[in-house]
Amino acid sequence: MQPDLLSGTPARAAAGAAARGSTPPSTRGFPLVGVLPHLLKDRLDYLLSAREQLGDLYTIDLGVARLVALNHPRHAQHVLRDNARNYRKGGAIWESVRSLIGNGLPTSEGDLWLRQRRMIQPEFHRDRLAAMCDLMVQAIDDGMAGFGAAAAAGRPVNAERELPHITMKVILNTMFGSGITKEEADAVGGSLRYALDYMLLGAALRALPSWIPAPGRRRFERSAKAIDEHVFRFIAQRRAQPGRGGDLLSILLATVDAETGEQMTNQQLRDEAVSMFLAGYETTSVALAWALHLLVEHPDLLRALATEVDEALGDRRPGFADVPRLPLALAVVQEALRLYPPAYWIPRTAIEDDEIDGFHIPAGTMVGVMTYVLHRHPDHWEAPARFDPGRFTPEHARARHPLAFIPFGIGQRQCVGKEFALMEGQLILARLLQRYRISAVPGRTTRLHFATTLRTSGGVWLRLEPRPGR
Ligand code: HEM
Repeated sequence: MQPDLLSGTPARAAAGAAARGSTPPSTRGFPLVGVLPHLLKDRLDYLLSAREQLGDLYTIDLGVARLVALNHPRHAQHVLRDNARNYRKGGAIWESVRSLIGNGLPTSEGDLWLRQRRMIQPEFHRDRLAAMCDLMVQAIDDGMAGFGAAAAAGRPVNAERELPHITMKVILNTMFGSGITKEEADAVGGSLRYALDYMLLGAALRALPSWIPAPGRRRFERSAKAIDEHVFRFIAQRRAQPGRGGDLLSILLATVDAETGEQMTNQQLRDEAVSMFLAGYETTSVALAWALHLLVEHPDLLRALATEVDEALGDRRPGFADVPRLPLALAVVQEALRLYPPAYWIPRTAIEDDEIDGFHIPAGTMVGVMTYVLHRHPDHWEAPARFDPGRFTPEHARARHPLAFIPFGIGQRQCVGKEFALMEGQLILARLLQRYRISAVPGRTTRLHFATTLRTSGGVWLRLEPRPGR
C-alpha cells in the first residue's frame, strides 16, 4: 500500500497538463518535519511513490523547507541546460557545501567559475586520461591491499569500506602526485568522509544560530581544519618543487589564465584541491560498491564480466588501449549509476520567476532534479528496478531520451571527471576480477541509505577467492 501523499489535488489531474501559472501539487507532511519521517522510513522509494501519485513535478514538504521535485528528463533539459542561467547553486545545501570547499569548481559561479573551468577541464581530456591511466592502475593496485589481506585470510570483506582506500589513492596520485604518504592519505580520507557526511545535516542546521551546540558541528569544524592543514602542506611542497610532476596540482600552480594573465592564489588552489577530493572520491567508491553488490546478486553477469576481462587482459596490467575492450565493465558501471546514482538529486535555486510544465516557480524556490527517480521513470525505462547492463548498448542508448540517464549531471556544470570516473570504474572491476573469484556472503543484506551520497546500510560483503597464479 502506498502512503497517501496528496494534499487534496487529484493525482492524475496534477500529473497531466497543469493550468498555466498553477501551484504544483504537494506531499502532505507533519507539522515542522513535513515528510521527513516518511523519507527516513521508506527512503527513496517514498519519492518513487510520490511521483506516481502526484505526477512528474510536485512539491516535497520538508517541514522547515520546501523543494520542488523535478522528475522528468525535460525538466533536466530546462533547469540544467536551456534556462540554466535562472537556476543557481544557492540555498542551504550549497551553502553547506561551500563551507567546506569555498569557491571550488562545484560551488563557484559566474566569471570565477568560467575561469577555473577553462583551466581545469583540459586536464580531463582524452590525452591527459591516457597519460594518467598508468598512475591510476598503480594506485588501484596499491589501494587494493585490504581486499588482498581479506582474501589471503579467507575472511569476507566489506567492499564499501575498502573501495574508498582505492579511490582516494587514485585521486591523490593522479591529481596531486604520488609523494603523499599512506598515513596522510588515510588522515585526509577520514576527515573528508566525516565532512561529507555532515553536508546534509549541516544544511538542515544552518537555520540555527551558531552559538547553539548543534550535533556534529564541532567535529565538522575539526575535520575541515585537519583537511586544510594537509592540503596547504601539499601546496607548499609543490610550490617548493616547481615543475616536479605532471599532476593537476603542479599544472594549476603553473597555469596562467590566457585572458586575465592571473595565477591561482593558495586559497583558490586549496578550494580546488578539496573540491576534487570531495567530488571525486566518495562518488566513485559508492558507485563501485553498488556495482559489486549488483554483480554478486547476478552471478551469470559476474561470470560474463570475468570472461570479458580474461579475454581482454589475461593476467597482464591493463593500459589505456584496453579500456574500450571492456564494454561490459563500462555497462555494469553505468547500470549501477542508473540504479544508484551517487548524486541522487541535483539542487538549484530559481533566481527569477519561471514556469515549468505550466506550474509557477517563484523566484527563490529550491528545485531538485531527482536523478534517482528520473533514472527509474517508467516512461523511459522498461522494468526500471531490474539490473540489466544490456540497456547500455549503443543501440539502446540511441533509442531513449538523451537525458534519461544523467548521473554526472548535464549542461555547463556537468561533471568534469565523468570520463575519469568511468575509466576508473572499469579498471577497478577488471583488476579485482583478474585476481579474485568473487561471490556474495550469505545472510548479509544490503539496503539503501541516503546520506550526502547514496550509500548502503549493512555494507557490501564479498567473499574473495584468490585465482591461482594471479
Ligand atoms: C561516479 C563518480 C562521479 C559522479 C556520480 C559525479 C557526479 C557529478 C555531478 C552530478 C555533478 C554535477 C553537479 C551539479 O550540476 O550540481 C558533478 C560535478 C563535478 N564533478 Fe563529479 N562525479 C563523479 C566523479 C568525479 C571525479 C572522479 C571528479 C574529479 C576527479 C569529479 C569532479 C567534479 C567537479 C570538479 C564538478 C563540478 C563541475 C562544475 O561545476 O563545473 N567528479 N559530478
